Parts: sequence; structure tokens; C-alpha cells
Amino acid sequence: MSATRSAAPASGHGDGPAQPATALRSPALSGRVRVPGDKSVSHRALIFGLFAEGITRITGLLEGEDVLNTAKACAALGARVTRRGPGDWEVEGAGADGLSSPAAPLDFGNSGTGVRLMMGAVAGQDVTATFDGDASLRRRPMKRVLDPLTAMGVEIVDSAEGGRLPLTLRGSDKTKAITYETPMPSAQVKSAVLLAGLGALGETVVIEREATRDHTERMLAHFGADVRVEPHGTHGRRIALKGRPTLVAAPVDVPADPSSAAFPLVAALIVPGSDVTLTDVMMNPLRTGLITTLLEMGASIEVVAERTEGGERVADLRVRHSRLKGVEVPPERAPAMIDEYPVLAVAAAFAEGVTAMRGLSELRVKESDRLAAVADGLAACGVAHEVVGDDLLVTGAATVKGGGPVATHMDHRIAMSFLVLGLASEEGVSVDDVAFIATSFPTFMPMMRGLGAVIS
Ligand SMILES: O=C(O)C1=C[C@@H](OP(=O)(O)O)[C@@H](O)[C@H](O)C1
Ligand SMILES: C=C(OP(=O)(O)O)C(=O)O
Repeated sequence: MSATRSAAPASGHGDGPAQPATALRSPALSGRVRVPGDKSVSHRALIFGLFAEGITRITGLLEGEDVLNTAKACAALGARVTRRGPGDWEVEGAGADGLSSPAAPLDFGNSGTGVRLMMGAVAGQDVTATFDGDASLRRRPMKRVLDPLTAMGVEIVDSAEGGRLPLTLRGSDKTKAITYETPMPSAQVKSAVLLAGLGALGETVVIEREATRDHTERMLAHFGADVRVEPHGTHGRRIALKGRPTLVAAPVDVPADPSSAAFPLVAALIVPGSDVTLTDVMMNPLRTGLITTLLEMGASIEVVAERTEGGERVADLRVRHSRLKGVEVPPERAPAMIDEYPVLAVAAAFAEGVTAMRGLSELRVKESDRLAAVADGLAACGVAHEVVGDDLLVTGAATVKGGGPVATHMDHRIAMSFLVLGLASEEGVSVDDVAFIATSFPTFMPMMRGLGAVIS
């Protein structure tokens, strides 16, 4: 079967024929694997390399489409970006004031992180650039980033309706430092403001009521900026950055992505007899909400050899098939597991009782409306569930029928989640398109097959 996706405006990716796939009930999964490098850290390593003086060496870089688009954008803005070998990259920085206006629009494909962080990077520089992406990215809200950036002095030269892509920004080397409280928990918004703050005179402050992933703050310090992070309220943080620092190239070793590890991890939990070890997984506490939740559900996840590598906690995770039970997942945990809800819903489908996931409004503005896409996928596979406002309630069962084709809506995490569900289902699960898996986890299919998964 071959169908064509809705027109993908800017991106070369996504305008080819759809690639359907099917996952069948599989024998016990076993093996030891390292999933690719963390996507959030990979984007940031390249962007900090662009700003730094000297050559930044990055090892373990995720070579997924999202990150490759950020690498291209860094080159278009004046960095010299070289691939020395698999995951081994060098970025010769343009320096603090060295960015140049790109000749052509910057195409970020499917990536919210790439485009939003780069808008912030450009805002504090004397640069004009056009930002674009595929049909999914063109639908996503950019106003959340444009609001603080315009307060700092960036000019929106042109944009599609509602401040959406494609849009053209004129940055300024006279950016104003601001104090900004993010209206929603978003590391992308926080990071865009901080990156713009690199070009500002004075101190840029971001306040977040709920702490979100802190890779930008960590990398600012690693590259030599003066950045202070303090607690704010019960769950929040206040981040203060002194403007116009000289960033100095520093090596970055990217740990394995916990958001990618989530897929073989949940697969091992739900396929009877499985025993899988995932190595070098980043254990930054602002990324481990899924592990916390699965442990509460009764999952057998052994955290082995926890250590610090390149400034991040990492560990090997030994995961064995487990009898899961439903739990309440509180809304304040959402930032620490925001990309993992689709695959948590799959684990919940096999748990005894109800798993209630609360406060998921941000899921509606991802690569797809993930709340709707997950609910539709669960319905197609015969899983009892309910969406109540922004909450998702899944009622698990000992057996799940399967079915499909599940509509993936240009969303890698929907595609991978439902293929994982298929591995433990009675009749298998088909999905309409796996092409977008290449944005974050290009080796997903061969790696899963290597563990024993039956996917074709
Ligand atoms: O900053 C980042 O690297 C990311 C932040 C999150 O998005 P939001 O900032 O929109 O929550 C997350 O969903 C995305 O996959 C990566
Ligand atoms: C939401 C995601 O990414 P982005 O916002 O960068 O497109 C994701 O990877 O799940």
C-alpha cells in the first residue's frame, strides 16, 4: 500500500510516499543496546558550537533529521560544521558577533526545538533570517517564542497567519535584556529567551513555575557563560544570564536519549519473557518522569552503574517483562516526561486497572495533537480509554487485540509507540507511515529487530 502525505511545504523530508509498517506479536525481547544520542543535547551542542570561539568537538551526536537540519542552519549562519565519523562532529564557531544572514530560508523540517532555539539565537544578532519547516511544523505555534523575542527587540519582518512559519526575523545586536516568566512549561521557550539573552546588554532572567529540562543552562555554564540557577516556588526555577559573554568551545559527549530509550524499555515490559539492557541512558532528573511512573506501576527496571559522564548522570537500565498496575500520573510530572506520554499510554494498555495521566494540554501542540492521536490509536487497537478535558485515562487489560492502520500524522513518537504496542498484541498493529521516525531515532527499526521484534 502506498499513499501520499499532505503536501510538505518547505521540507524535502515528508513529501515522498508514506511508508506503512506492521509490528506483530513477538517472542521475548533480549539484548543490550545503546539508543542514539539525546536530541535536546545534540541540538544545543551544535548551536553553542556556532556561538563559541574555537572548535567544539561533539561525540555521540544524534544523526536524526531534526538535528541534521540544525547542523545545516548553523553552517548557513556562519559556522564550519564537519562530520568526522559516525556521531563525531566538529563545529568551528562564528564567535559572539560573527553570525551572518543566511542566503536561503532555513528549513527545520519537523523540529520544534531546532526552529524555536534558532529563532532565539538569531534574535540577539545583527542577522535577518527566514525560518520554515514541513507541514507539521507550519501548524505549530511560534507566538510563544515571538512574544518574548519581540519584547527583546527582534522584528518580525514577515510571517504566515497567527505568527506561524514561514516567518522572517530581523535580529538586533542591541537586544534588551528582559525578565520573562514563561506562560507554559517549555524548555524551548526558556532556551530561546536565554539564547537571545547572549546578545543582550545586562541580565536576562527566565522564571519558570515548573522546572523543565535544563540542558541549555548546563551548556551555558559549560561554554563559560555566567549563569545562575535558583529554585523558584515549589516546582520552579529562576535562571539569570549575564549578557555578552565570550563563549569558548568545549567538548560535548552526548548521552543516550531517554526519550528514545522509552520505546525498547516499554516493549521489554509488555512482551512476555523479555530481558533487555539499555546502556548509557541520560538520567537527568528533569527527564526521568517516565521511569518514576513505570516504577510506581510495578515495572522491573534495575538502574545499574549510575555515574556522571560529561556533566550528566547516566546509567544502564536492565528491564524485564513485568505485571503493571494502573497509577495516577500527576500534572506536575508532565515536564519531566512530556514526550513519553504516547508510549506510557501503551504500557497502560497492558496494566491492571486505570492509568490516569493528568494535565496534558501541551501534548496538543507537538508534531501532532498527541492527545487526539493517542486516543484514536488506542481506539483502533481495541484499548478502553477516555479523554476528559486535558486528561487521558487508559484502562488496561491482560490482552490487547491490536489493529490499524493507526494514523501517525507526521509524528515519530506516535509511529514508534503503536509499533511497540503491536509487539505484545494479539493480531499485530499497522501504522500508516514510519518515515518520520528518522527525525529522532533513525535506527529504531533495525535496533528493535535486533532485540527480536517482528516488524516489517
Ligand atoms: O527543549 C527541548 O529540547 C524540548 C522541549 C520540549 O518541548 P517544549 O519546550 O515545547 O515543551 C520537548 O517536547 C521537545 O521534544 C524537546
Ligand atoms: C516534541 C518533540 O520535538 P520537537 O518539539 O523538537 O519537534 C519530540 O521529539 O517529541
